[in-house]
Amino acid sequence: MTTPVRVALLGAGTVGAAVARRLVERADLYAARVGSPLELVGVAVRDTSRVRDGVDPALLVQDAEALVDQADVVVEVMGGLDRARELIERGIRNGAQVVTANKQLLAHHGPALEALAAEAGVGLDYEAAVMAAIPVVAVVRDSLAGDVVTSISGIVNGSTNFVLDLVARKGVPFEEAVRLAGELGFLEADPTEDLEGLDAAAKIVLLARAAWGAPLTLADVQRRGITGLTDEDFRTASANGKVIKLVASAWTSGAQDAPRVELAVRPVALPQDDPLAQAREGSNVLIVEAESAGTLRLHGAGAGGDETASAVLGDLVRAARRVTRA
Ligand SMILES: NC(=O)C1=CN([C@@H]2O[C@H](COP(=O)(O)OP(=O)(O)OC[C@H]3O[C@@H](n4cnc5c(N)ncnc54)[C@H](OP(=O)(O)O)[C@@H]3O)[C@@H](O)[C@H]2O)C=CC1
Ligand SMILES: N[C@@H](CC=O)C(=O)O
Repeated sequence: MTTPVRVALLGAGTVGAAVARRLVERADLYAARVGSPLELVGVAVRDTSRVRDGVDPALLVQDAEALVDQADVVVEVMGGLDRARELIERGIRNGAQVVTANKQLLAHHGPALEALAAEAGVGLDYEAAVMAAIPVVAVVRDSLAGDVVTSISGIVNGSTNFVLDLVARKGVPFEEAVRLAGELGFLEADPTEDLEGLDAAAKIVLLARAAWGAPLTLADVQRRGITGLTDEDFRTASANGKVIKLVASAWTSGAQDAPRVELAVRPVALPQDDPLAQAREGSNVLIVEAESAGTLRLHGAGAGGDETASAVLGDLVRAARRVTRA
């Protein structure tokens, strides 16, 4: 076997702990797929004294800089903006490949980070940042690179879908449904990002950038979350045979050679048989319309530790292959 690929994991919460566990359980599988073993050299957290199920306590460190400096691949699943950005930039400047699930960081600083990565000749992969387990970034950016995407719409936030679904179908009180979404690891560290539509806004920005290459920011999104919904809204929707979903949309308008991209996140009352209304609990659905491909529909788990780890680990395997082939 060749030299191990050294992996630094930043974060051991819902997603990071799942990634760490799978790296142990599937060590042989990943070694075969990469052509070299993946060596988890450490896991940066804030509190090294806390036991994390399935994560070797000896790997937990607070000195994230020292950890990043040892890595061939940096996997950032800690969330937040400034600290995550510093550490990712450090990794890139060191020549490490970077994998991140951090959609807010990418929505705010993605173009600058991608430019830095391109300059350093390393990859910056982020499939897990948009719709967790569902491979949508690769589909929109790469698989459809020979087509013309005309619109994207979907349920792109798992926790709000879980809340809306439980309220509508099971009569669970709104606050109780939010609490349950937190217990399942669906909510962001700051749940208002989910409930006010900021998480969905970041995801639609990333998808629209991937589809149209346009310099879009969070400020371009017309955004409304679900906290303003009332019992009356749910009763009216139900009486009319509808279901309320938080829908994220991106579409083009204006001249074909210089299209303007419009972005929105808002609660919409959909007919029960609408494809977006089919998303249950923490699942997500994305509908992509493209000139030649027609209508594509992607459906699956939009949040959760193991589900998100699936996408992170896919990016990690790809990043590690780049290391071994360099
Ligand atoms: N949960 C999900 O379903 C999904 C999450 N994501 C994204 O993945 C990322 C992680 O999410 P999730 O696992 O849910 O978050 P958690 O809050 O569960 O975990 C965050 C982890 O990062 C560590 N951490 C946070 N800040 C620092 C810091 N300044 N220095 C060192 N360690 C730090 C925490 O340490 P400690 O444990 O000691 O507090 C914790 O281990 C976020 O960007 C999120 O948006 C993406 C898709 C789905
Ligand atoms: N908080 C997010 C987690 C996955 O991205 C969500 O609810 O979708």
